[in-house]
Amino acid sequence: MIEYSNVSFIRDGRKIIEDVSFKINKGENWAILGPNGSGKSTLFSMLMAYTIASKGSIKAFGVEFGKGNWNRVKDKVGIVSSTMDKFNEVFYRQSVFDIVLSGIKKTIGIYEEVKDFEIAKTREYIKQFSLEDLEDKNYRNLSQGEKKKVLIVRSLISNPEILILDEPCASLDLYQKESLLKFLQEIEEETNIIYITHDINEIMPFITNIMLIKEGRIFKAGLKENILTDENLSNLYDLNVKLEWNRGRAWVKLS
Ligand SMILES: Nc1ncnc2c1ncn2[C@@H]1O[C@H](COP(=O)(O)OP(=O)(O)OP(=O)(O)O)[C@@H](O)[C@H]1O
Repeated sequence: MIEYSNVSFIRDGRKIIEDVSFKINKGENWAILGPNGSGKSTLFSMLMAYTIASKGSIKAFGVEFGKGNWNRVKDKVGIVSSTMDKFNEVFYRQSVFDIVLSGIKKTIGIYEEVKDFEIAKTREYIKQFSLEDLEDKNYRNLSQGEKKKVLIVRSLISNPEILILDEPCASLDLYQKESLLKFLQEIEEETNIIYITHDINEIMPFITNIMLIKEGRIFKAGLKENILTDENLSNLYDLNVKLEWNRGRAWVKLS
């Protein structure tokens, strides 16, 4: 589905991403871990063409960046990240229903005539993902967790083949975080997920693969059971860590 080959991103002489190669196949859900500033968001923002690689090639859904119509790729990728916060001013004026509906149009806000089938599809998604109690509410009045859910459903309505979630649980309290994680476990069959996080305990059972990024390079990548080990995480963070597994999730202890 997605293949990066020897991708680098260099700014002001600094190698932010260096010679990164990997493949993401259909049916895989990836969690991306790495210290602050290691390049996680930059690496995946290339799929939306928010960042353009300085070297190497990126292929997705049969299109090579720079050689084919990348809009076809963007149509297949959904993203929910704090970069969307810049649209808050527009979202704040809208109801949850309209925000989900705008996901069909792939616009921030609704500027075109809305068709009956689009209203029906929005109703279906609101119902399927249990947002009925929120649908008439103004976005500005939602909790942080509810806002994230609404933006995720807004992305899902365009049937993305890949959904990038960049630290979706940041700043959520324990209840909201667990509620969002349960929600993600429920939606994971709808799409393939790329989940960028700092919290190892957010790596839910549906995550199949892990990529560890350090200083702009892939430190380790592969199946979750092979990568999420005490040794790899200790080396990634330069700390002695020990993982404890509970209900299919790993919890970190310092040792
Ligand atoms: N367009 C750009 N121009 C210059 N520097 C950039 C650009 N994009 C990213 N960077 C820098 O690249 C580094 C990696 O940033 P990035 O946001 O990808 O890291 P991250 O691993 O997602 O970090 P965090 O976990 O803290 O969110 C940072 O030092 C950032 O300032």
